[in-house]
Amino acid sequence: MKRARLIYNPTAGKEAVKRELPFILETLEKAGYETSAHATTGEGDATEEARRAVERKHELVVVAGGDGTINEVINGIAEQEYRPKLGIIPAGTTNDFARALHIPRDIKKAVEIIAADQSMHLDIGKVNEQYFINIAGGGRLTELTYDVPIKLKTVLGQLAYYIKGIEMLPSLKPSRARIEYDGEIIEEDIMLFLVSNSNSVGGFEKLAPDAKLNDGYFDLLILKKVNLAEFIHIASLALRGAHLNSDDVFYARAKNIKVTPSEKMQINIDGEYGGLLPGEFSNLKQHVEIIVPTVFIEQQNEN
Ligand SMILES: Nc1ncnc2c1ncn2[C@@H]1O[C@H](COP(=O)(O)OP(=O)(O)OP(=O)(O)O)[C@@H](O)[C@H]1O
Repeated sequence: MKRARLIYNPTAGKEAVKRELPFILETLEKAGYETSAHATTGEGDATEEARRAVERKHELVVVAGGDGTINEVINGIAEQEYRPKLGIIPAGTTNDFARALHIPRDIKKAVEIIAADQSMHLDIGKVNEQYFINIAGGGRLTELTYDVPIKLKTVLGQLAYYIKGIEMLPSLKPSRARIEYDGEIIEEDIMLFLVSNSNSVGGFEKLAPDAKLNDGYFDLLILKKVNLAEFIHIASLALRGAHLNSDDVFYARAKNIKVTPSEKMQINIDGEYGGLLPGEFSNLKQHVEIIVPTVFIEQQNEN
């Protein structure tokens, strides 16, 4: 009999997974899986638990939580030869990855999609020794995501990032960086660079409008040195996906990207601190098999 392992973060979002646990387990059982569950206990636990599921050769790992928990599970399986299929139940504060896959926020609907079992092999990113699903980047601007206090984040969700971002704007400084991408080189004073895997990032759903999740390419976005007024203008363009035509934005599609800053610069991986640059970003094409809704499959095949 096929075995499914549910890995859920009991603290994610508004703790909704706990309430729906009986429904989730029952639906997976009905879909033909012998199902067991593990509640994560803290940072890194989802990675450990995903590794255990790999060792036990579970056919399916269902992750219920936010982007942080999904990222941890991906980090547990990415390096392994045997990689179980993944199902995703979005239950966090930020669910950018699930949004990019058109997986509904409603837990019951998300589980039914998993039971329907249509999957695709999707790309993930790797930088140095860590894996990411949505985005990695650097520059002072990206460092604001972990300056947001957890309490504020829980109460305000995405809005917390914007409030913090606006507070920080006057102190933004450019940094010099050398960026090599698929054999090309750009050296610039930059405000930030982003290496995007999915097209749904921090509420900006049109940031990388052409990003596809199974083509083996990242979208590389670089915001060059700008003043405050120019920055606000570009941010407003980005909200409607009109920023790529701006002279202050550099955009390219690339499989491999190497970033070497002239001064200290942190790496941000899926919204969390991920060590210091230099960094080599590589796209692992169709590396994980993920259960997705029909609408996502149609969309990927269309473009
Ligand atoms: N039992 C636990 N208690 C406290 N923290 C936990 C627990 N289990 C996991 N965590 C941590 O919570 C982090 C964030 O969780 P997750 O991404 O699932 O949801 P979230 O905090 O609601 O939303 P976000 O998507 O904004 O991160 C995880 O990366 C993990 O380190």
